[in-house]
Amino acid sequence: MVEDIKFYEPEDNHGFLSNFALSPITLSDVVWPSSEHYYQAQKFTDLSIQNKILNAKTPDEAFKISRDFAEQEKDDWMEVRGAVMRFIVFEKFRQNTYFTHLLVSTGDHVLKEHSHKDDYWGDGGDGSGRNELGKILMDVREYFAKKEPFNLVHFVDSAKLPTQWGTFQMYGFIEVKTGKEHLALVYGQPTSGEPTLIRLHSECLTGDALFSQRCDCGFQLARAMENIVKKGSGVLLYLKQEGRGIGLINKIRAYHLQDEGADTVEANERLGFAADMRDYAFCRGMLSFLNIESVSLMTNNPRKINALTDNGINVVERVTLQEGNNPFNEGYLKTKSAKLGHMFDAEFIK
Ligand SMILES: Nc1nc(O)c(N)c(N[C@@H]2O[C@H](COP(=O)(O)O)[C@@H](O)[C@H]2O)n1
Ligand SMILES: [Zn+2]
Repeated sequence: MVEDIKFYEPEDNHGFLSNFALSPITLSDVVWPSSEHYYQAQKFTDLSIQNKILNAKTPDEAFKISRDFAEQEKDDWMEVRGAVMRFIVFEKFRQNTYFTHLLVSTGDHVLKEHSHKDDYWGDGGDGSGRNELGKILMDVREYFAKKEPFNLVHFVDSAKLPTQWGTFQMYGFIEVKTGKEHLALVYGQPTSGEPTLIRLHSECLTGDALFSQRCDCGFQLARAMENIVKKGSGVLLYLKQEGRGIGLINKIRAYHLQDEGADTVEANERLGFAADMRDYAFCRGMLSFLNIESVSLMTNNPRKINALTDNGINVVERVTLQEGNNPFNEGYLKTKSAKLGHMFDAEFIK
């Protein structure tokens, strides 16, 4: 059974659902600090009261000022309050996309404002209330859940990841289309407005975890994480697309064919796959969650640059990542250059 999500205080779990959560909303050049500020102000036609509420330091204060002037409430307030609430809650999420990602990630859980003080907007504390705010939130969620980038991945949870280079914050996502689990490792605080140093790293169990020298993946992963820490901030997306998207077992089959003389592209094709089956469209959802719009991309792979650009991410710069060439991956790197277009210096693959 899917459990209800109950929210109330903005600082608690799922507190972003509360109207008391700070979430600036701009309407006709006026910035309302929270949906609560806007909602309370709409009770009055008197502009001086509206302004007092607009300038209240906190949503609690906005609420209190509105109570102080209760006698001057508009006559038709009870008839229009539903529409006012629906409008401002929609705007809150339209304008604060991090919150929209969180809202959509609540999936199909019932959302309940768990308030013992309110049995109209909330559930009355004992579940007998109408939960009108919860209903509006679920309608807004349904609307955004169908829209890009919110329909690409769902954020699940986040935790610290201490590594030999530094402590990253690890975010877990589920790709909506495939159900695959992807990670974002964030180091430091990427500065908004500046390109973020990023790497899209496709899973390679053999290279990343088992020290294989058949490829360059593990070496690139280590260097990318080191580069991010040295720079002070950046993001590594760890993508569950083992074997260029054919999976681990098929990659072993491809390696077997390579042991018998095929190159990496021929091996994939003999197994009935395209040379590269990866799709990066969902990365836009992860980057949008992290509020990243422009990037310095660590890669040698032109497909990754094109994939991000095609999905609306501004690739300001490519940072080469030529690592781990050795006698076991010489042929593999040459084929990546000749057949997959990887951009290597001649020196690196000679
Ligand atoms: N299908 C397949 N055949 C090989 O011979 C391989 N070495 C791999 N490795 C996979 O390639 C991805 C990394 O490639 P990029 O450097 O990002 O272009 C990763 O998914 C490896 O598992 N796959
Ligand atoms: Zn690899």
